[in-house]
Parts: sequence; structure tokens; C-alpha cells
Amino acid sequence: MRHIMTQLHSQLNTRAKVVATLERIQQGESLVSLLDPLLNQVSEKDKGFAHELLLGTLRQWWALARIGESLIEHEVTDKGVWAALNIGLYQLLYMDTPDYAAIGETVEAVKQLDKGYGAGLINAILRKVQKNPAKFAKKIEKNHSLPNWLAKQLKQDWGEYYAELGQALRQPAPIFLRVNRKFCSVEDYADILTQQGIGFALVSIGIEKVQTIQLTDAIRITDLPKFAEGWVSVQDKHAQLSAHILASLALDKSLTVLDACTAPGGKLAHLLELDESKTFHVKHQNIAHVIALDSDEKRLQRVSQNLERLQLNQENVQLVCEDATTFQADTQFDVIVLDAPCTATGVIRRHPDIALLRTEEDVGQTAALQANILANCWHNLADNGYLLYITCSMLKAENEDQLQAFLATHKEAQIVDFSLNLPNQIKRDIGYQCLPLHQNDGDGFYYALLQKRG
Ligand SMILES: C[S@@+](CC[C@H](N)C(=O)[O-])C[C@H]1O[C@@H](n2cnc3c(N)ncnc32)[C@H](O)[C@@H]1O
Repeated sequence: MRHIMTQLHSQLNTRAKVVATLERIQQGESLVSLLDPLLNQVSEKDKGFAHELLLGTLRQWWALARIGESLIEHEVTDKGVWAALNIGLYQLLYMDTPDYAAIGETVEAVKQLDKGYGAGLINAILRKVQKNPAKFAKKIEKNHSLPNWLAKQLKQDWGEYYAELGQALRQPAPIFLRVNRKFCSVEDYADILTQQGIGFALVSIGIEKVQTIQLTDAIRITDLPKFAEGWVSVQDKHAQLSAHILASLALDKSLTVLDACTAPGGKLAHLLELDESKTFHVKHQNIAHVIALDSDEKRLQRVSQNLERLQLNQENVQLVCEDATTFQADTQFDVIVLDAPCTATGVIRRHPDIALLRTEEDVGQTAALQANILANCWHNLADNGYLLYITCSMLKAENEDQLQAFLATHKEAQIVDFSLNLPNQIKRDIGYQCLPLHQNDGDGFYYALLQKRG
């Protein structure tokens, strides 16, 4: 049966394969799990086209759907037909595909997917748009590409930044590199890139004297110099704040650390890289023991793989698969990093499927889970210890409102100030909200640092 399905699938045109993928995303599957299987099914010459069509359509999904809705006279419930309509509109308004191919092959795709009943409708709408592309392009640019509930929430939370955010979130995100200080400095790695003719810019992460590398050339990550040897990783520049905020505390003792939601280990690896670095600017700090905790066994395996590639000492790192809402350690920790599960609205540029997958109900449920994890982590924190709370969300319910509620019931919790200095890193009463306001900005992250008064 599987063989027949694969055979059938291999007879589909590339657009039909993209439509089938978009249908599955609308049904709840993630882009991460579907992208490689899609690319493996299309011919070498079509890979770039399929990638652009899938990612681009997802980025503009809601704006395209609004154009479709304005032109459709009766309700369409078939998710595949919507996907086909959106890829057709995306080709006409964003790609340089010839119109006859954009329309003809998209109509053919719905027929191949046994959705021939949608063919007439798609053909009619695409032809209407084809007659006046400038009018529709203008309409689409003025709009944002967010579901209504999220647009409303972002407007409520970030009114003055909302217009910029709406535009930035429909663009691809820049690629930033984290250099493994165990092996070399950011500047030395930049020299290696220069020698190899790879385009980049050195940019501040928002902490004095701390720079990161923004790639300006498209290059396969595994082809980066010394990638396999662990000299470099891809990590958003705002994700790189975590280790540097903790380093700036300059704690003068051997630390026990809990990384409460650790997988796949990006922030933990960064912390260990700095700790093992010869150039680390905080003298006496060293990490005596780390518990790297996550409730997802599979994701936890990726932590060891990452630490392995980065050639980090794992002797003091204990991977634990447990629920952070109930986990109890034998000893209390000096430092807890709580990179909480969240709606991930801050990383929509990298994972545009989030704009289709998340619902308004998810926000409340996620905030409740975060509150439980935070409360339990706090129990595991030693007196005078520090807890760094992080999310890659832009919603106040998961960030400053969450912390506000926590502080109201934990009188021994004290806000610790730190300083970030980029225009899109916005100081709040508690912590900082980083927003991706412009195309070159880091992702939407929230950071708050607390200390437990002894
Ligand atoms: C934002 S990700 C962490 C990213 C990670 N800190 C990094 O820098 O690579 C959140 C993680 O929380 C984990 N998680 C979700 N619910 C959890 C729970 N109840 N207990 C422990 N981990 C949980 C997820 O499996 C996921 O790996």
C-alpha cells in the first residue's frame, strides 16, 4: 500500500506536492517534519522552486487568503483547495514564474490531487488577479500576514511597534553564527570567513563588546569552515544573550546549574563554550555540575549530539528526562536557566507554519504550563541563586505578565537589572522584550533575571 502511495505521489507535479504539504500543515503537522520529505520527493532542478513556493506561501499565507476570500463568493472548506489557491496567488504576486505556468500548473495540481471540483474556482480567481497584479500586490503589501487573533493581541501588547512588526514577521530571518570560544574568538572566525570569501557582517548582540556574525551569503551551514569540528553553530543573536547575561553576573564560585528546558541544547552549549573558553572575560567562574532537563526524550538526544560536535566536556553534564513541573533535585542550584516552552510567536520568521498552527487557546494553556514550571524551578533554586526566565514569544501573557504574577506571590523574588542596548531590545518593568522590528533584527525573545533573597 505504501509503495502504491509513494508511486502515486511521485507522479504528482511539484506544485501538487507543495499543496499536499500545505494541507498537512493546516491539519497540524509541522514544517520541520515535512520540509525534507518534500524536497526529497522533487527533482533536483525543482528543489529551489519547491522550497521558495512552500516557505514563501506560508510567510504570506494570511495576506494571500484575505485576497482569496475577497474574491470567492461562497464558502470553501477544503484545505487543499485553499492551499492551491494560495500557491497560485503567491506565484503571481511574488515569483517570476510565467503566468501561464503559475495558473495552468496550479490548476493541474488540484486535478492531480483529486480536487478537480476546485479547478474552475482557482482558475477564475487566478485569472482575475493576473489581469491586475499591481492592484493586488498593493493590497497585499498594505496588509500583515498574521491570523486575526494574533494581530489583535500584538496590537494590544505592542501598539506603537505593531505596524513594523507586522511587516517584519512576513520576511525571512537573517542567519547568525555563534562562534565556539573554546576554539577561537568571533574576530578570528570572521577572518577565516574573509579568507574563504564568505560574506558576513559583524554585529552587536546588544551587550557591550559582544559581537556575533551575521551571514550575508547563502551557504549551506554544514559547508561553513570547521563546522564539523564544532567551531561554529547557527543561533539567533537574541538566543545568544542568555549565556552572556549569566556571564555578566561574574559569580565567584563553582556553580551548580539547572537548565530546566534544555533541548536541543543551544543555550546550554553556549554556556559551556564560554565556561571552557580561554578568552572568557569573567575570571573565576566555572561550572561544577549541570543538570540538563527536558521532558522530551528524543529532543534530549539532540543535546548530547550537539555537545559532542562542539567538543565540549560532558563529564559534569547530566541529562535528565523529566517533567520540569514536578522535578525535584537532591541539592539546590546556584543558577537556573528556564527557557520555557512557549507559543514561539517570536520565531515566526524562521518557522512560518507557527502562524497557521497556533490558536488563541494555546496562549492561556502555555502560560499556565510556564507558571507551573517557573514555580517548581523556584523551589529548586538555592538562596541567593539566580533564575533566568526566557521565552521566544512576543506575548505579554507569557512574559512580563507571567513574571508580574509570579512576583506577586513570591516575595523573596527580586528583579535583577541587566542592560541591553539595541533599539529593538525594549526595557520593561521586569526584564527586556526583544522584538524583530526590522529584517536584520534578532528574533522575538523575552529575558528576565530574578534572584532568590536568602
Ligand atoms: C524553547 S525549547 C528549549 C530550547 C533550548 N533551551 C535551547 O536553547 O536549545 C523548550 C523545551 O521545553 C521542553 N519542555 C516542554 N514542556 C516541558 C516540561 N513540562 N518539562 C520539561 N521540559 C519541557 C520542550 O521539550 C523543549 O525542548
